[in-house]
Amino acid sequence: MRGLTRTYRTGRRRDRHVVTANDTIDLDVRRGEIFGLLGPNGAGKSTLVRQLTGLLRPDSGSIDLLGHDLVRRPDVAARLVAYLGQESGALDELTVALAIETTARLRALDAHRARAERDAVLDELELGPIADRPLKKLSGGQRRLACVATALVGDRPVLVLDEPTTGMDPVARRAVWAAVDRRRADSGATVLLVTHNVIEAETVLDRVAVLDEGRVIACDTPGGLKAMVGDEVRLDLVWRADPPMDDPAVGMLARSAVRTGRRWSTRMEPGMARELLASVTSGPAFEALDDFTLSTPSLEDVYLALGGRHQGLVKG
Ligand SMILES: Nc1ncnc2c1ncn2[C@@H]1O[C@H](COP(=O)(O)OP(=O)(O)OP(=O)(O)O)[C@@H](O)[C@H]1O
Repeated sequence: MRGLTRTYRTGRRRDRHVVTANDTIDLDVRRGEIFGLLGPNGAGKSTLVRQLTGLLRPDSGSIDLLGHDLVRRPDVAARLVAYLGQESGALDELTVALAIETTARLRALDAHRARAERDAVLDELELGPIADRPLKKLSGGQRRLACVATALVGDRPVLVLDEPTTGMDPVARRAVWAAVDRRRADSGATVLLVTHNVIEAETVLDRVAVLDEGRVIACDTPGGLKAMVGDEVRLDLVWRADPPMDDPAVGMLARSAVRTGRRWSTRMEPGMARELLASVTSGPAFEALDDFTLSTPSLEDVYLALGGRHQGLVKG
């Protein structure tokens, strides 16, 4: 995509204002790669993927999808892209098995193949036990998994998945990532993934673009992005009780840490981190400490180091 710009107009008359959701975005996603879009709420990720699925028209710019001009022919996306949006909507009344089979039929599979693919994906995602239940009567995570299953049938060359694993337990998440990876390995599918889960993103993505306020602020492999943060490490302390602020190490950390509930997170150079951790764990502060970790930077640190507005990428 080149120069992709999309605005929304909201409000009426005097209150009317324009939100620039995507601002001259240039990105190349290679065939067969698992490409991630990462960014805080409202960064413009869903707006971007909805244009790539032909559901939303850009104000300006171009999109080339496997050689097709998607701005001129948005209908082409319906044949090439399997899109998993944030909501299940239209499928809610159907049972899991029927939702999958119907999607397969809509993707032009004959009845026999649609049933075979349905059974294979039910098995692959371990959905057998809930196959006969309507989507609307499932838990959030189960419903999401069923929707992923519908996205996977029909062998589409491009999968666009908007936060596919939201609400899922770890077993279901692993099954999803394994299934996505299999599509890429077996049929060379290209996968575009919107995610807030930085830990998952690091393990599954080939490359990732970080979006902030409608713009791409970085694009590289997860390793390449992390190298941008330099050799800083991250020190996380989780307190079970109020930490002793008169402890010099605690006082120093208190000034620089990002606090999330009982967790304090700080990035610093490795020698300093080791020293502070040794001091905190050998002094009186240790009694108040529940857990501590010293780790290499995550993609979340990358985002913060790049100057993103928000405190983190993970949804609250
Ligand atoms: N239909 C709409 N009408 C008006 N403004 C919109 C509309 N959809 C999105 N926006 C605005 O456009 C911006 C980008 O929204 P978008 O949904 O693309 O972000 P996102 O990165 O997908 O966010 P999230 O992580 O919360 O899903 C936000 O400021 C949002 O409020």
